[in-house]
Amino acid sequence: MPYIDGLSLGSTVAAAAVTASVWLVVLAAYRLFLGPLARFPGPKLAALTGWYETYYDCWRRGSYWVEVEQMHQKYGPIVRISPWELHVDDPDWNEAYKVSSRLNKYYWYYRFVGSSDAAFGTADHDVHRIRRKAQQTYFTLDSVARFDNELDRITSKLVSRLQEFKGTDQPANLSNAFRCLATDVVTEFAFDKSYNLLDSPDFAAAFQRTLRDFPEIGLWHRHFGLILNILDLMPRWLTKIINPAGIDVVDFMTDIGARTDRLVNDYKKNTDPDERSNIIHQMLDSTTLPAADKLNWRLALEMRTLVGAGTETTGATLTAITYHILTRPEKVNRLVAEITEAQMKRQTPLKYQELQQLPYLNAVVLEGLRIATPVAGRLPRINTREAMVYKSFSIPKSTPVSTTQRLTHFNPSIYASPDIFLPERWLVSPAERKNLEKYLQPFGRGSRSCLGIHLAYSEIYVTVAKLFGNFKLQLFDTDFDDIKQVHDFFSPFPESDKGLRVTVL
Ligand code: HEM
Repeated sequence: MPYIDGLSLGSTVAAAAVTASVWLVVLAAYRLFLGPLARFPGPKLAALTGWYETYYDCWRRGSYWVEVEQMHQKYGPIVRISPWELHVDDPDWNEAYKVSSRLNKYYWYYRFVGSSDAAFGTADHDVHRIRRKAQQTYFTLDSVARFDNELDRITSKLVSRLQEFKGTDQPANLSNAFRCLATDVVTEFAFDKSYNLLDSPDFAAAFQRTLRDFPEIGLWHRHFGLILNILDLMPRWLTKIINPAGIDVVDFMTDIGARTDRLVNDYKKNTDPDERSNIIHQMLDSTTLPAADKLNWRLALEMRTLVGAGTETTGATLTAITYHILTRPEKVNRLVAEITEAQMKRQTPLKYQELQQLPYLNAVVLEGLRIATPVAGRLPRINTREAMVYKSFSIPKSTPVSTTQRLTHFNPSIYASPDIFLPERWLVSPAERKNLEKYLQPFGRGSRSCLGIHLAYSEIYVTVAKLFGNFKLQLFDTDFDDIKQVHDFFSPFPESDKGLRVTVL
């Protein structure tokens, strides 16, 4: 029987197969030999197909970073890691982060957060500037200093929770405790209401475990799309059946929406600008943020992103610092002696600004940020206006180019014996120290760098000081494998989810 204008089904299929094959051959030839990225070094398979990256990201669970490291070892400082993207491993190359270049983020890569309408996930440079500006005055050093008392209250709660473990054989899971603390801090700071996760008897263990699944789901969403949208639409009852532990996370996210609505209503009732004690009001006050960006759903998206940005990062840093210090008794002694001496001179709790002045603590924090490198993901940027240059290579405009902080933080020519936690490396002459600081970039670079940097630093200093100033801790059934990066789910994740556990002596 004729199928299409006289052609049989068999010949239609054959014609389609020939067309597809020709198209694939042309595409392969373009990607490998003819396209503008063909001259960049790298494995041919990665240049040929995006499935190469998908395989490592999805099936090998966020392990493309290991491949990318190996590509650099084999092919040099600039490599083509996919048909579309280049990656640079050169600590001195900053072109992709120059503020004046007005670069975009790479939409495809960042869609893993499912929030391209929040400042963090916004691809376009100009739109991002407006969204960030509406928030940034809320995150200044002064603003964080005004938060001192709240920070003291929340960190003291961690201390009193850990007192419960003192002298018992029961281990405390500090990985979970730190993430509870970070969530309580960021929610209190940003929307004037702490979620009090530190009150949870087991430091919200099930909640934290479920929360840790999301970045991995995000990776699948990056590659296949729709996944986060489907989860978003899933009714609560269905989530309850599929993943009962997930319900707490759903409720948490829903509550952030409800909290946003409440704050928007308060704003409408109260027009006194001195009463602004949360970031929602700050954004509503903005004269540059367009009306569409002041809608409740978008403000809630910013809130959820803040919680996401401020929790895992700070939690991972505190976990790394505590683990590494506890494996070296001489470092514990030195840190405790410095904190105790400073505290004895003061009747009230030491504040962030004072703690920053303690040389060893300061070195511990910097080294902790280096070795934790709490943002594991590469940070791709796109210059749509002109070509970027790397040495003899001209990078065609609109090409995504990324770098990975970990490669710089573990570069042995900058940080000798990079795998060793060595706060002492920071206690050197001012000139040497300046050089080390120049390459320490845990908070990112350029116009997209971390908005919460002062809040993060204050949390880390105050928590470490209180932890080691108040307790003698001992690692419990925890070794380096329990904290070391195996997966790049944008945040670094270890293989196991056991976490850092300690007994409180
Ligand atoms: C140790 C703790 C932290 C580290 C290492 C860290 C690191 C980073 C990095 C590297 C970026 C840039 C990511 C990119 O280029 O795609 C970033 C962005 C961001 N971080 Fe943090 N962060 C930390 C804590 C926080 C905290 C406590 C908050 C506060 C709520 C926060 C809020 C943000 C926001 C809003 C952005 C997006 C900024 C923008 O796009 O304009 N971060 N962070």
